[in-house]
Amino acid sequence: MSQPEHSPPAGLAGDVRGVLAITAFRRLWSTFALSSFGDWLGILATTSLAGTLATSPAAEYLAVSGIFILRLAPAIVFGPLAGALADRFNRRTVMIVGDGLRFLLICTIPLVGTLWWLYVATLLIECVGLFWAPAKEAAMPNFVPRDKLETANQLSLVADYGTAPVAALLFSGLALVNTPLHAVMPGLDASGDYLALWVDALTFLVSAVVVWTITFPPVAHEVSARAETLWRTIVDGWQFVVRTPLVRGLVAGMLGAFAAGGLVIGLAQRFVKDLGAGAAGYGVLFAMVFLGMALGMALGPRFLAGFSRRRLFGLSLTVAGAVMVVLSLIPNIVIVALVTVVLGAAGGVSWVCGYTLLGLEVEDEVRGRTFAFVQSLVRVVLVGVLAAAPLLAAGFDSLFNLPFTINIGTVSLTYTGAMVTFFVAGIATIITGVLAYRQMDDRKGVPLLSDLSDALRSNTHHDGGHEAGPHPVPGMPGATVPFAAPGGEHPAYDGLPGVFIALEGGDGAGKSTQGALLKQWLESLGRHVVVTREPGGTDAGRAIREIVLHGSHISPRAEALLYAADRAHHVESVVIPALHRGDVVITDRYIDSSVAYQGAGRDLGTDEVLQLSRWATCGLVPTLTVLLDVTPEVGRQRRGDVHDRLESEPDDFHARVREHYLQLAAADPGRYLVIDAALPPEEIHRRVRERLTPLVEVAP
Ligand SMILES: Nc1ncnc2c1ncn2[C@@H]1O[C@H](COP(=O)(O)OP(=O)(O)OP(=O)(O)O)[C@@H](O)[C@H]1O
Ligand SMILES: Cc1cn([C@H]2C[C@H](O)[C@@H](COP(=O)(O)O)O2)c(=O)[nH]c1=O
Repeated sequence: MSQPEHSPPAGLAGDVRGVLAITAFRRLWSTFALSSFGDWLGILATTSLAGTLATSPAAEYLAVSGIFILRLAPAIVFGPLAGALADRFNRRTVMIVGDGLRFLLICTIPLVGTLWWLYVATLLIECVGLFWAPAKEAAMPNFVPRDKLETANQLSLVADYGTAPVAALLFSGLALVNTPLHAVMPGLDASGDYLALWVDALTFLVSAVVVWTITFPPVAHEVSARAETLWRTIVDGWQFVVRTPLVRGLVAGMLGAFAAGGLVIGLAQRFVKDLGAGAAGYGVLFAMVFLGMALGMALGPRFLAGFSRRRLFGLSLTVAGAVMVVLSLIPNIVIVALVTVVLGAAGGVSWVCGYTLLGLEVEDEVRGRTFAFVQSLVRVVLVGVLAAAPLLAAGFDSLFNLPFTINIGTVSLTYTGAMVTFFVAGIATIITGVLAYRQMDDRKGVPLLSDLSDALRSNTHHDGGHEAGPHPVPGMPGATVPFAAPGGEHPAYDGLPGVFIALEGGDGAGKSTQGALLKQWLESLGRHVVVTREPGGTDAGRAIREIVLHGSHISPRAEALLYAADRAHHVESVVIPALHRGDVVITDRYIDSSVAYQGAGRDLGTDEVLQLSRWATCGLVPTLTVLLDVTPEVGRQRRGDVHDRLESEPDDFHARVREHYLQLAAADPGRYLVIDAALPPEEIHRRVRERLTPLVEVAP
C-alpha cells in the first residue's frame, strides 16, 4: 500500500490532501471522476438524442424513458454475475477493458445514428459499467490505509456526483459551440448531441490510459479465486451478505435509504406542485437536497469524528426518516426547502458511512460481489419505488378522498396523497434506521445521547484548540500529549483535573454492565463522564479491533503491537483530552489487559508487554483500576455461543489471564479494587461507589 509522501495538516482539507498525496490513489480517483463525468454526459447526450431521433411527441416520451429503463435493467439481471466476475479477474484489467469498450461503444452511436442502435449501445455500455463499478469499488480500499478510507469514500462520492453539474454545464456549452462547428463539420448533428458523445467517448479513453499507468496493490486471493466455479463464487457472495449480521443490517439500511431517496425523487415534482410552488420551487428543492447531501458527506463524519460509524449509520437513517415525516406534516414550501437540507445531510451521512463500513467490514475476497449485490439491489429498489410512488400517492388520494385542507387561524395546510406517501415512507425509514442501529451497535451499554455529546465535545476540543499547547514527548519524535495527567509517570501528565478509571477482568466479567452503572451514578453527581474501551475507542481502534478479534490468524507479537497501537491512539485522542477537560474517563480495559492476555496468556513476557504499553501511553496510569474477578467457567457461560479470537482460547489460557490480573492487583492494592464478579451487579456497583466516592467528590 502506498503511503502519503508528506505529513498533511489536520482537518478536512488536510485529510483530503493526505489521501490525495497517495499517488496511486490520486490517479485512481481521477479515473473515477473521468468515468463518472462521462456517465453523466452520456446520460444527457443519449436521452437528448433519443428525443431527437423519435418520430412523434408520444414516441419522444417513450424513447427517453426507454433509455432510462435500459440503463437500470442490466443491473437487475446481470449485477450479481458481473460482481462475481469482477472479483475473479484482475481489477486493473477489468477497469482498462471496461473504459476501452465504453469508448468504442460510444463512438459507434454517432457513426450508426439510429434509434435502435442507440438502445443497443446504451444496453451494452451499461453492461460494461456493471463490471467496471464493482472492480473500482473493491479496488479502492486497497489503495488507502483503513483510517483514510472514509475520506477516500467521500472523495469517490464527490467524483460520482460532483461531476454531474460539470457535465450538465459542458453539455449546454457544447450545444452552443456546436452551431458554428456543425456548419463546417457535416458529421455533427444540429442539436450538439453527437459532439457531446464524441467528448464523452474521449473521457473514457483518457480514463483507460490513466488506469493503465497505475500499479494496483497485489491481491492475495486472485489466483485461488480463479480456481473456484463461477456459481460457487456467486452463491458465496450472496450467502456472505445474508449470513453476516452486520453486512445484512448495513445492506438493508442502505436499501432503505435508497428507497426513501427514490420516493422523494419520484414524488418531488408532484409534491412541489401540491405546495403551489411550480418549476422554480422544484429546482430549489433539488438544489437543497444536493446542498444537504454535500454538507452531510463532507462535514458529518468530520463533525462526529469520534462517534461509532455503525451507530452513525443507523442514527442518520432514523433522522432522515424523521425529517420525511416532518416534511409530510408541514406542507409549506419555505419550511420544506429548509428541512430538505437536513434530509439531504442525513442521507449523505448514512451513504458515506454505509460505503465506508462495507469497505472496512467486508473482506477483500468478497468485496466486489458484495458491492455488486448492493448496487444491483439498489437499482431494483429504485425502479420499484419510482414505479410505485405515483401509484401509492394516487391510491392515498382516492382512499382518503384527498386533498384535504386544515385551517389553523390564518394558516391553511393542504394534504395530498404525495404527503401521505412521504409520511408512510418516513415511518418506514425510521424503523429501518432503528433496526440497523440495533443490529450494528458496537457500543452496547453506552447511552446514545451521552455518546453523541462526548463525540461532539471531543471534536470541539480538537478543533477549537486550548490554552495549553501540546507537549512533545521525549523519545517519541513528532508525538505530543496535550496535557498532564493524574498518576502519570510522565511529567507531562502531572495535574490533569480528570479522573481515570479502568475496568479490567476476564471476558464476560461484567465490565460493560458496571461501566454503564458507574456512568449513571457519576452523572447523577453532576460529573461529565466519557465511557470508552480498548480496543476500539477510536475510528482507527475500531479497525484494529476487527483485525485482532475477528480477523484471521495473526502472530502473538503482532497482536501485542496492535493492542499497543490502539492504546497509543486512544490515549492521545480520547483519554487525555477528556482528562484535561476534567471529565471522568471510564475505560473498558487498559494496559493490564495486555499484560494479562498477551504477557501471561500468550506467554510473551509480562515485563516486555508492560514496557510496550508504557511507551505507547507515555506512562499514563489509571487513578483506580477495578478488577472484576471471574473464573473462566463463569465467563464462558455468560458469553454464550459467540466467541471472538481471544474468547475462543481454552480455559487454561483464561486461567493464566485471571491469575496474572490477581498478581497485578496484589502488588499495588492502593490503586486496585478487586471484586468477585459472581456477586450481583448491584452489589458490585455499591462496592465500586464506596471506593470511588472520595476520588470523585474531591475532584471538580
Ligand atoms: N454480576 C453479574 N452477575 C450475573 N451476570 C452478569 C453480571 N454482570 C454482567 N452479567 C451478564 O454477563 C454478560 C456479560 O456482561 P458484560 O457484557 O457486562 O461483561 P464484559 O466483561 O463487559 O464482557 P466482555 O469483556 O466479553 O465484552 C451479560 O449478559 C450481563 O448481563
Ligand atoms: C485491551 C486488550 C484486550 N484484549 C482482549 C480481551 C478480550 O478478549 C478482547 C476485548 O474484547 P471485549 O469484548 O472488549 O472485552 O481483547 C487483549 O488480549 N489485550 C488487550 O490489550
